Amino acid sequence: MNSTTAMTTPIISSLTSYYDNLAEQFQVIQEALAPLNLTKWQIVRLLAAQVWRDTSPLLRTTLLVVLAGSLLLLLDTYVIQPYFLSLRRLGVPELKPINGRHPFDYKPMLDEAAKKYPNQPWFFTYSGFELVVLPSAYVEEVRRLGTQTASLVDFLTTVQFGGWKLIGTDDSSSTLHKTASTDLARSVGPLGPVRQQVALDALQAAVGDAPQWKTVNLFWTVLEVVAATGAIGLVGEPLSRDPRWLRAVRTLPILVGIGVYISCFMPRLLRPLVATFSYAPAWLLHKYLAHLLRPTVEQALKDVSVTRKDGSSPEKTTLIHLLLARYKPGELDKTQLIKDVITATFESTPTTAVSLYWMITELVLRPDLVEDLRSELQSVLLPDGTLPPSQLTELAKMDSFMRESARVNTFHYLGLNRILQQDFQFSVGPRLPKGTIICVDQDNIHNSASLYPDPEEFDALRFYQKRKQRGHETRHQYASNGPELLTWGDGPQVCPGRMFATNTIKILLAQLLLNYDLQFPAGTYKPERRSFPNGSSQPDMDVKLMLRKRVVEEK
Ligand code: HEM
Repeated sequence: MNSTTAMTTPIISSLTSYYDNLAEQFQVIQEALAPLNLTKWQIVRLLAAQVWRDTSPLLRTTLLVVLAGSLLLLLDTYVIQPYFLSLRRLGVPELKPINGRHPFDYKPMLDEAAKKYPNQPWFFTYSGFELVVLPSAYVEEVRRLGTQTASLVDFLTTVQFGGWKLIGTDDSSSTLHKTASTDLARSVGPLGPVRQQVALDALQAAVGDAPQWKTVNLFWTVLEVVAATGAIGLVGEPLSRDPRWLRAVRTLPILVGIGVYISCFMPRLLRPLVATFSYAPAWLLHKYLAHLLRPTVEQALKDVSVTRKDGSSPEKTTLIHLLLARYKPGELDKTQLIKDVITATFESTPTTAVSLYWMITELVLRPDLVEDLRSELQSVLLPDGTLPPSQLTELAKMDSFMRESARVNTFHYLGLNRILQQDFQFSVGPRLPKGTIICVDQDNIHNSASLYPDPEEFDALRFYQKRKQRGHETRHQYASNGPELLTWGDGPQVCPGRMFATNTIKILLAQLLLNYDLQFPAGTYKPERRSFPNGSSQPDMDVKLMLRKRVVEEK
């Protein structure tokens, strides 16, 4: 007898004996009351009344609450939601994830919608929320919308974080956005040499010496090196080398992911209650990160108050210092600063790691490309073997490969997620009420044959060739945003960290290619793309990668 059978047998036998007992009582009552000529239904009611009288008040209250709650849930699911709240009442058509496919794999549903409703918004239900999807052709209309009309942060708070204001900027958001997209982007050049060293150290720590092939877990290794290489630019030393900080940074997205998973299976009415518990570990970790960050922030506040004799301040380029220099008078608040730094850290770590994860899986399959990228790297290295302290735009082939990887391994199937802050009329479909969740079919943009000839083909130098056209020299870069590739979102709420992320990935790819040979264990192929409940890319966390330290012969 296996352990499951051993566990279920006592449960089944106790249920059977309970049923036998009840049936026996029912029969006794039936016989006793036979002269009264009662119907079966009347006997059941008598029996129920007897059971009710014998039940303790606490159990009675519990039963009533459970019964009322279940009725309310049924009413909400089958009457209130579909007939009074659903977008169906506005005539927006609904699609369901395709049968037989994983419920979070929205690709087949998006392909069906592209044929069925190419010029009409439609909706699908995810986690009790209805998401209106605008077809790819309407991307221009969505990307233009500002935060006052359609908010990304409201979407993240409501849909992604179960109502917790964990992550995400609020009214003072513009400071983090401005700082990350300008000052932090500019800092990547001067920070380059130290970030290269940190990246190399992080790889060494994660992989070890590896004179022979060494097998590591691809996802966790990538997450580890991305967290370390990002931290030096976001919080600076010594915190960026503190194992407690790095561990907490790596764990936060995992805990948020658990919160998303648990709450997405709950009915709409229960979600706020369940979210209170399911996101609680992430909230606690957020508090812990704030606790670890506080001394660094306090030190930075002291640093900025130091003025040298010549009137200048000490040169500091971490995000903390850059934010301090940007806050408007009266805006500087330690809590806000801590929140902004954790937001940037959270937004940057899993996104950068997952993007790099896919790039590595593409590289491992293409030894010729690896050699091509190595030659390009050799051509820009300084005499001491380091990369130049620049934005690394010199690495045009690598940049093209990164953009193609982002196109093919799309991070999100659905882009430009927003919640309408006021009633809004697009050029198609009905007027949508305030509070409607909207997004764009991003997958069919990334796979559009008119934008990308042979879209199913991985053409690493696709964008490198495009940039050779006159007038296109500075376009089609990995960090470029625009409606033809929504890796970074677009419009006024576009990702402000794209230059920083691009630089992090280039540094890490360079260190990997220059210092290691890469291969998959025998029999491993490119991992399948899996999806989070919101349709964003969830890497296969079991995939292994083999690395071996390269021995480069001196010429
Ligand atoms: C490869 C890495 C990254 C990817 C793929 C990525 C992608 C995105 C996307 C798609 C959005 C939504 C934009 C929209 O809907 O228009 C976004 C928002 C954002 N990203 Fe990134 N991002 C990356 C790295 C970073 C980094 C390194 C930072 C910070 C240094 C950052 C900070 C933010 C912030 C602050 C927001 C706005 C959301 C909020 O305020 O909470 N991201 N990102």
